[in-house]
Amino acid sequence: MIRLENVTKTFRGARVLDGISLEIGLGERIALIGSNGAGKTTLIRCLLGEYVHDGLITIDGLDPRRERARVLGQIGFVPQLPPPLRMPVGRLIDFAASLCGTAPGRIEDIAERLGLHVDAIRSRPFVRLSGGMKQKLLIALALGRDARLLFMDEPAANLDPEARKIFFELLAGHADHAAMLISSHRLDEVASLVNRVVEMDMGRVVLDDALAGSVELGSVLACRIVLKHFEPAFAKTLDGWRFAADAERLVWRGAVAAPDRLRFLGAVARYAGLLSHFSLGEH
Ligand SMILES: Nc1ncnc2c1ncn2[C@@H]1O[C@H](COP(=O)(O)OP(=O)(O)OP(=O)(O)O)[C@@H](O)[C@H]1O
Repeated sequence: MIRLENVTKTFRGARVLDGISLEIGLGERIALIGSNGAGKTTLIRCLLGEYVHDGLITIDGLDPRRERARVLGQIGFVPQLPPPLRMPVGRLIDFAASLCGTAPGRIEDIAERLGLHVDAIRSRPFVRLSGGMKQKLLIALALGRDARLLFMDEPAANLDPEARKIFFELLAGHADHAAMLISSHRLDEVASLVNRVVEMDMGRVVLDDALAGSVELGSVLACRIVLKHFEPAFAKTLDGWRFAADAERLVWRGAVAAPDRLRFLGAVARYAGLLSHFSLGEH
């Protein structure tokens, strides 16, 4: 579906992509990881047809530079940095919907599911939304259409756990009939979302591996935690994950989206000394 052969990109003599060859098929969910400046965003921008480069890129046999409109018609893209658009939210949704042949209502439904109430912000310029609101709207614009390819640059970074859970469910709805490329600095942020990891360093692919034991995107794990004593900071963390406690605030129960489990375990690990019981598993 996506094919890169020996793709090289230089900016003013500096080689930013250095002979990248990759094949990506339908149903693949790839974590594109690597440190700052490794070339992840540049690679995605090449796939979007934004840069001239050496080597070959085809998406379903099409060259993204020469047949840009057709290629972009298949791609849902969530950028790392929200564009500084002054357009009011309502007009932006209508505009994006008409460009990619979808119904504005479909985009709005997804935004609502993520907890963004479009009616309340319809006339507000996009640029005036909070970071999390922008992220939710950009995700709704990318997922509210029939995209066969989803490119996402740190897509869930600004979302609260509840919105992340919905986001994973939405991705699950696209998993079988799309290929996804999810870029991140940290593998633990995206590990449970993907079934393949591609790591870049200084413009090269240094690791390309299938991930065993990848979880169902839409599944949810039940968690029960018993504390030795009450600790306000930990209670605040668990409140943030929408956990409920008993009257003494010692026994906590909640649900964790399976793709979020590493992130959750990371948050809990800081308080490991407080735990007298911890269980996390399928309902
Ligand atoms: N338009 C540009 N002009 C000049 N240099 C650029 C341009 N875009 C990116 N670069 C350079 O290319 C290198 C790779 O940048 P890129 O944004 O692709 O990395 P990245 O892996 O996405 O990093 P990050 O995780 O920090 O977003 C960096 O050294 C960057 O300075």
